[in-house]
Amino acid sequence: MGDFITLENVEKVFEVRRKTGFMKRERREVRAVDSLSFSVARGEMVGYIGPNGAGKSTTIKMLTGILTPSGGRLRVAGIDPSRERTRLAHRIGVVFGQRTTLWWDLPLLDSYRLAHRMYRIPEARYRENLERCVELLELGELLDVPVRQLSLGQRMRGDIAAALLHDPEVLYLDEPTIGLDVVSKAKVRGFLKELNAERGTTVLLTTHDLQDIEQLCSRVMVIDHGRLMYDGPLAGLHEAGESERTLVVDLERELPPVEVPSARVVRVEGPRQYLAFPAGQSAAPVVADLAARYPLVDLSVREPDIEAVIAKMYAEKAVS
Ligand SMILES: Nc1ncnc2c1ncn2[C@@H]1O[C@H](COP(=O)(O)OP(=O)(O)OP(=O)(O)O)[C@@H](O)[C@H]1O
Repeated sequence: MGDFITLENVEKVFEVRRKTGFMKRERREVRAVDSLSFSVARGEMVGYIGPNGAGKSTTIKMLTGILTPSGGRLRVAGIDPSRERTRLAHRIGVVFGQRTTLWWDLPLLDSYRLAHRMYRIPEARYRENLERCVELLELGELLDVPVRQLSLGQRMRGDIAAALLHDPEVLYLDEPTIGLDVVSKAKVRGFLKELNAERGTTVLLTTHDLQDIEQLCSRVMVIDHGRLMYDGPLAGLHEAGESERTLVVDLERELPPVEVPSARVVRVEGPRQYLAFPAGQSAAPVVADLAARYPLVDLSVREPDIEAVIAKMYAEKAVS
């Protein structure tokens, strides 16, 4: 087995020029990735998260060979991506949620045929993989539809299939569920789970949706300002960030802030009140206490979003 992806003190520095006046330009360095070290074993499913501009895409681009690191050592399946990009391309799959690799004006199937030829996938293997993707991602009805006519969720499933036809050993996913409805999200997540369980595909997943990580990844890495801030299980991240979930309570009428143990009111909007409680704790006792003492109409629980967890974690680090 062993490590499949390794980074040792990897750096990426961009030089940006900014116009500061007539004929005047200022040169500035942006350290997008800073002394980054981690490794991922074959078959692992890892969440790679962080705020906007943290360096996630830059890392993924270096892992695919699109960008060359400014320093450090990086290997994927024993290959140096920027030196042997084409050889590596046969072993990796990439899906960018915000962009498509499919041919916009052609029916979906034509993009797959092109991938078949481009990657020189043996006929039997291509057919088998296509059949499997079509079945599990429910693409049957869509194969003859031009990509531009597909909905976002359909297009995303189409893109995932395209990335998998050549049997990659590792799949990089950048925001694979962005903008998808609940049903499409569930389909994509279910498929990825199965892919990992059945084929042992290594998955590196970038997302702003905590539920993607919760449902798919046993390990999460948090990056901020190009540096690794956390590497461990998701539950540990909640503890590190002391994140909170929010219980949204609709009462029968406007009341003063409710009082229950282990939760505190953070906002009141007419008959609606928002209660914060630790994310690691069950909502059940808070709900039971409320129901016993107050006239409830409706309840819902909101998960903390990753940005908030990280922001809190970061603020605490800065203070300590
Ligand atoms: N080609 C480039 N030239 C100059 N600066 C760049 C370039 N690409 C990225 N950067 C800068 O590097 C930093 C990291 O960007 P990156 O796109 O990796 O972040 P990210 O974590 O993927 O963010 P997001 O969640 O917004 O996609 C940012 O400050 C960005 O402005």
